[in-house]
Amino acid sequence: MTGIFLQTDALHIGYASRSVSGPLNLSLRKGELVCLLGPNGAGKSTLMRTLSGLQAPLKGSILLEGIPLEALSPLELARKRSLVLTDRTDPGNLTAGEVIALGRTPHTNWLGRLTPVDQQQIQTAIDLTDTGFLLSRRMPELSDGERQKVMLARALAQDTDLILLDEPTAHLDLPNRVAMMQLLHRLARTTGKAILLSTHELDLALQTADRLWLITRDGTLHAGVPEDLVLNGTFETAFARDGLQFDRQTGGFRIRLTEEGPVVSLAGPDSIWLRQALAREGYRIRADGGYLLSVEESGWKTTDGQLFTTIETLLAHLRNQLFQ
Ligand SMILES: Nc1ncnc2c1ncn2[C@@H]1O[C@H](COP(=O)(O)OP(=O)(O)OP(=O)(O)O)[C@@H](O)[C@H]1O
Repeated sequence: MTGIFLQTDALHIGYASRSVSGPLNLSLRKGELVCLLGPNGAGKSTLMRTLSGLQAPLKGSILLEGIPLEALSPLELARKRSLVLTDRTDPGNLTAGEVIALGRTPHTNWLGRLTPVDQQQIQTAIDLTDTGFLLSRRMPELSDGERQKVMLARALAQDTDLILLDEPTAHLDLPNRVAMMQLLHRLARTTGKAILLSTHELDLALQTADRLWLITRDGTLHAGVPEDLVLNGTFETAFARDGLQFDRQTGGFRIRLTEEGPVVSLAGPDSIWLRQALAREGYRIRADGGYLLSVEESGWKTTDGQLFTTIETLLAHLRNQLFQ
């Protein structure tokens, strides 16, 4: 990894009426994908807007390659950082192709003519985001997910060293969410861009981010490699709530449904799907004691020796046995 592209020094973010977070001493390196996470209202959008120059800091400074953000002209800024704001842009009635080409505006000459280099950049952005089939469609006619991909393509066509994206996966289906995160991760690695995105996709962020910036409800920002933030409990503390339990083994959250139902213990290999079904039905799963269920290769065996091959029939049997 090369040097630091973006740095903040004692940065305080927020509004005249309220401070949201600070002091923040953050750095974003070239070639690095950082995911900004935090519960609703923690300050993710406020931080994204402040780092992108759309909102003034309350205090402190932001440096891009050592230059204070406010010292850069709008054109200089547009050559250094691109911005993808998911729901807050109105691209008018332009076609997707025209919107993507607009990404080159900071680089074109005063006539606004696209050179072969501009054309090549645009084509690369289209190929990377798989938006070729949308080029002639008008923006208002696109689905939310399609529009989101076009806005990413525009940012890629802008070809800046820093890309900031506010919830870029918000409207995408699961395969497209995964594809977008993989693309951004690959881009950071192969082109040396510094990429910061805010997201509510905790599991995807855990798997793809080089580092996390995790804002907790009190405005504290924890930065680190995802696995360190999981292992030291920061991740869990930031998101755990009543009824929600973080599973450090799988990196996922599980809904905690009951503290009162009949106790069931499991013998044999662990089965996450059986646990989930039992928890939903209101059973408490313990290491031993209570009603014993054996997990076999061919199904699930109850204490009375019956074998069930579907969870549905097993649950029906348990209901009769344990909830009478
Ligand atoms: N224009 C504003 N004036 C005053 N306070 C604001 C303004 N916009 C947002 N806030 C407050 O700042 C805090 C941070 O808001 P922000 O939108 O940055 O959170 P977020 O982490 O992006 O939330 P979400 O996940 O819900 O999008 C919230 O308490 C919010 O109510």
